[in-house]
Amino acid sequence: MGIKITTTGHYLPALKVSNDDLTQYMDTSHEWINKRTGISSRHIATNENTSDLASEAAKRILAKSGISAEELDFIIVATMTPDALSPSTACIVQEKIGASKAFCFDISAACSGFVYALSNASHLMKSGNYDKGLVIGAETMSKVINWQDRSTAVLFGDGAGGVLLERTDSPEDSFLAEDLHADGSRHLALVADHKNVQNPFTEVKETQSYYLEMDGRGIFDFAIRNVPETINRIIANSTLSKDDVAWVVAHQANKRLLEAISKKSNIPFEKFGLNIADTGNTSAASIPILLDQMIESNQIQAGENILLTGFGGGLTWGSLLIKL
Ligand SMILES: O=C(O)C1CCN(c2ccc(-c3cc(CO)ccc3Cl)cn2)CC1
Repeated sequence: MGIKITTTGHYLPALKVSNDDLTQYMDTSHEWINKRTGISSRHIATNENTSDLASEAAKRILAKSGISAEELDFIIVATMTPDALSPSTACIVQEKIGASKAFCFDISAACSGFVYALSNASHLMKSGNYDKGLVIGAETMSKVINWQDRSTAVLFGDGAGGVLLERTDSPEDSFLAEDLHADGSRHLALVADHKNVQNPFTEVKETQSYYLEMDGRGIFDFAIRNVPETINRIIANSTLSKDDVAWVVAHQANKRLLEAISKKSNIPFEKFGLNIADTGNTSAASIPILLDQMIESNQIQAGENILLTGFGGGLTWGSLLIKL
């Protein structure tokens, strides 16, 4: 009885904001943004929160799969921009889609969140206790960005994507290998919505910055070093060779970075899925959005070996080798 990724889906908010649109709000240019990042536009939520984006992606996955929400055993949402500290965004999604049987929780691993969540879901399924589960990556990065800070405001976008896991009668399994890591010693490299303890018993502290703060150079250099390592390690720990990997579906943080990772990992750039031009960096949502777009456009074919790799705040990074 194999655990298969049977269905994918994604959702992007209707509003598309181009680089030129941003020049109305900050001192930047399409040329600077596009040359340095590969981004041309991004989708920005105006009247939807993370749970709304996640629910729309979930509804699209269920509609494609033909299974009903009531059949779901669990819902996991990977996000660094939850609607609230409590309840989890996954619980709000449960209510919005009517998955009354599902247990629900969020995973916080920034841009590695979807890979962390999908790994955890595969082990839940391998326990034998569950037959159907949704894993969603969803972000409203636009609510944690400082729109006065052009160094970060131009990089991020909003969106959601996900997959349905099902136990099938075939012995074939979608999960071939995994490789997950974190380096908490560098947790300050990317911080969003940090909250100090403040109560009648604490001395008054200066007001905290709510906005996303990022050591861009530091994260960029970390990714160039650590992502090729996880790609090489996961392939070495599998029965596959690099030639057996049909596609690399990597976190869409920066096009120049992906070109550098392609060179260092000796995997042709043609094998790297790429949609950052139209989405920007959607953190935990980037991998499932791209995965669904590549399947829907028939770039990815059934039976191919796909390498998913995420990296970002925490610092966290990790890869999964899957067969669809
Ligand atoms: O001046 C330039 O060229 C700038 C230099 C800084 N840049 C960066 C820096 C870091 C990231 C990034 C972010 C995350 C969080 O999801 C994860 C992984 C990465 Cl590598 C993306 N862009 C943009 C171009």
